[in-house]
Amino acid sequence: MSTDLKIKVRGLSKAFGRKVVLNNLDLDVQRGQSLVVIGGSGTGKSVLIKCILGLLTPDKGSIEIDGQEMVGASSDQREDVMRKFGMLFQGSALFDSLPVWENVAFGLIEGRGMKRKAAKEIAVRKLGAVGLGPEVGELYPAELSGGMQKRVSLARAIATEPEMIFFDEPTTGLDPIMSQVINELISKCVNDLGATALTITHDMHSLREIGDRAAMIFEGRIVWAGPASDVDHSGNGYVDQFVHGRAEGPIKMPIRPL
Ligand SMILES: Nc1ncnc2c1ncn2[C@@H]1O[C@H](COP(=O)(O)OP(=O)(O)OP(=O)(O)O)[C@@H](O)[C@H]1O
Repeated sequence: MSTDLKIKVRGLSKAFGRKVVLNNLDLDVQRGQSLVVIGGSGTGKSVLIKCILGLLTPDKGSIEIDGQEMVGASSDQREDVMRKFGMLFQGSALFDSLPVWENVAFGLIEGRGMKRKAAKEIAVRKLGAVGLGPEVGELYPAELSGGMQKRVSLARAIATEPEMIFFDEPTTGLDPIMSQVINELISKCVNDLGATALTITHDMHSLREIGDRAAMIFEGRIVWAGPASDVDHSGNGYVDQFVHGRAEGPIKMPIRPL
């Protein structure tokens, strides 16, 4: 039985034309844990998350969420599962035409059919939880800094109090202080909600701050998985090279001489 597993991925493969991105990938996400997936640019981290979210259809393999097979599931079954999810997209992905509070309340109004007034109250509370006052709720996304947009996106991700939250490069493009604010907020939100979290990042500091477990993806597979606290002494050549940012090692960059 896999009841302690929130997500169980087996033999997942995905290619675009002749380009193989995921190659027989296995991944476990334990219920209530925060798993951070690291890996170089273009190694398939976003494709993995998109397959789990059902935004991309894998060529092969199985994705179980709460023991339920998602590959080939009906759209009704999929929608039921999606309701359990919150998502912080890379680049925040806020709706420019909606004020901030409505961005945060979107899943409550559109997904849950909540009345606007009640949804706004929750949105303002969630904005408060990420350190933004009610006046920010009346602004439009274009009026916010990048760090504020990330916080709004985080408030939106937690607004429906999801069982599972996905974070796609939550600190990319932020200064070190704002990155730390976001990392702390992610840990707090995940802990307060008792949620399961799956984060993809290049940010080693973020990994150490928010991860219970870590997994490294390379050439379409998970090449190492273990406690996040082990990444600095994993004994794995790929992880070691990545963590220390070395140009030399088993990961070769396809760069030609000048
Ligand atoms: N819809 C698509 N059509 C064709 N190729 C795609 C598509 N989506 C992703 N790819 C390719 O799959 C590979 C993996 O992309 P992905 O976005 O998952 O990388 P990543 O690990 O998230 O990278 P980064 O850290 O740079 O965001 C890339 O080579 C990309 O060009």
